[in-house]
Amino acid sequence: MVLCPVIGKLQHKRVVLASASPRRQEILSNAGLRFEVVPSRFKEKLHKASFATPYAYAVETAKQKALEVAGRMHQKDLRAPDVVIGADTIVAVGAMILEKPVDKQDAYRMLSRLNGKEHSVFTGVAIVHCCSKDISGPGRTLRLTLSSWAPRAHPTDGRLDTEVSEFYEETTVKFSELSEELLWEYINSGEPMDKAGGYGIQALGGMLVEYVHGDFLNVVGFPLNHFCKELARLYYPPRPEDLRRVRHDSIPAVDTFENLSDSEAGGSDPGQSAKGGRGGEQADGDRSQAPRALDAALNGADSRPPFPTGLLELMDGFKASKVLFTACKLRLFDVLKDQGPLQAADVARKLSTCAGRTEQLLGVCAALGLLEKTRRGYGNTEVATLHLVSDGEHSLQGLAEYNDAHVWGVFTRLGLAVREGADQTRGVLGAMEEERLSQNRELTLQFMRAKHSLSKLTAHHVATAFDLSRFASACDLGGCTGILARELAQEYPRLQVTVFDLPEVTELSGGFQRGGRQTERIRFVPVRTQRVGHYLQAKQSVLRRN
Ligand SMILES: Cc1cn([C@@H]2O[C@H](COP(=O)(O)OP(=O)(O)OP(=O)(O)O)[C@@H](O)[C@H]2O)c(=O)[nH]c1=O
Repeated sequence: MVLCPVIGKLQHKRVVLASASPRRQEILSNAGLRFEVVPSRFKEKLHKASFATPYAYAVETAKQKALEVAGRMHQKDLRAPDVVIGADTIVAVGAMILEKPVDKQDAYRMLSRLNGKEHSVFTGVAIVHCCSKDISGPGRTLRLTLSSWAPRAHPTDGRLDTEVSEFYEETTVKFSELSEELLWEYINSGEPMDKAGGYGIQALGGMLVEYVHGDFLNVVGFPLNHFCKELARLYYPPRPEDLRRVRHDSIPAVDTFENLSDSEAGGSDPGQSAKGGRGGEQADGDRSQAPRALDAALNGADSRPPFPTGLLELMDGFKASKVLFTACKLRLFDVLKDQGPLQAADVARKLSTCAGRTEQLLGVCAALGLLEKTRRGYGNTEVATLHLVSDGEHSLQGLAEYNDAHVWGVFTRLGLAVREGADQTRGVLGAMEEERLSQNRELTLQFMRAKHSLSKLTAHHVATAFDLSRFASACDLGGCTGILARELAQEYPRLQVTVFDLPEVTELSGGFQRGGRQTERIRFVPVRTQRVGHYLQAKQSVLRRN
């Protein structure tokens, strides 16, 4: 393979593409890769909210797809393929992730969200090397630079070892302003249904797109260029001198893959590179003819540091939190739920706020994925409808209010806490707060609502994280409204659960109960104390007595 020796590195390996996507198959076979197709059975239902970024979700899904196929093939033949490739493409509007639409209405919702705006397309890719005698034979060392290691099992004793390299690529796509008529015509063509975000840029969907920044094939479903760079990184680790020589302006286009030397002319064993850097003496001779900067850059050795996206998000994270808290406090999401979509001026009128500033707030909420902007105005996104509307079943409004009113203040005193060692959390959870809670019923309720809304999301996961079925009793210290207790009682039919908390909390906990048979096995025990330390001691002694 002249154009791309890195693809040639896979030539003598059994490569499996763990994907049913015809686009991925076409992209990879056009690139000269020979592979089998074994679609993954991994259900794309990872909990999106538990990922810090949309691309982390795509990468994990890609990895699970590939590992599922590797595991299944290993079980079936007792021999996994050498390499399994998994990929997952998602469309992200702010923090919201769009996958394939489930029906035409869903496609319409997605396309309306993308209409007239920029969005990101992320494809996560996982390259899984399955450990077999082919790779780790005598005298050969596996020399892969792998970004993660997922120990599985060993082939000789019926287990399977896998090494996973994973990455993602982002492309920005902007849609034109599209009429309803055009959207429906496009939906009725049937094209959106098997495509992330509800469109296919490579076909009719190309007409919706105003511009693309980044790798086009990444949008179609597979970032071929990044994949080749990743293979180069795995099979030709850069030498230190290459790293030093690389220049900022030397990032090559994809056709410079031919500058990579390949002493084996299509050889496939990464172990070969163990001797004499990337292919030994002869290869080095060839390489001296080739521009090393290009070679090194191709291997990801650009001397510029990687863009610190995560760090910048941390720098500005507090602003995003405050925007969210402010919108919740103003009941913006409630207004939009009942009366949206609304133009900015109408929102300002309904909230009695400054029109200009409200428009800015709405814009930032849209950028954060909390609102969506269409020609008809601003409306709640799914995540806002689910979690930010105050009367919703899964509302986190209480948590937002409490964090804004109390926790925010404590964190502004973090520097003081570190310098002086004083316990700044006292103001929220400690003795002072305890006193205030006992004096102020509304404050207690606010605290309980915050804990309740969060626990509703987490309790089931906590209750099922371990198998507690051998226990007859459990207690939740500071169990507040008893959400975890309820979940435990529901999960384990013979479990008796005791919830300890402050008297003013247990007194109000009744207002949060929903009834049901499991309630009979839950008991609330008030514990009076003035200080958190004493409180915990009291709870421990109650525990010991029980
Ligand atoms: C934005 C866009 C996406 N797609 C296709 O959308 C599917 C994403 O879904 P996935 O879950 O990543 O893959 P899949 O098709 O379900 O296959 P699998 O890998 O088996 O999960 C893939 O097909 C992609 O090509 C296009 O064809 N064109 C585009 O412009």
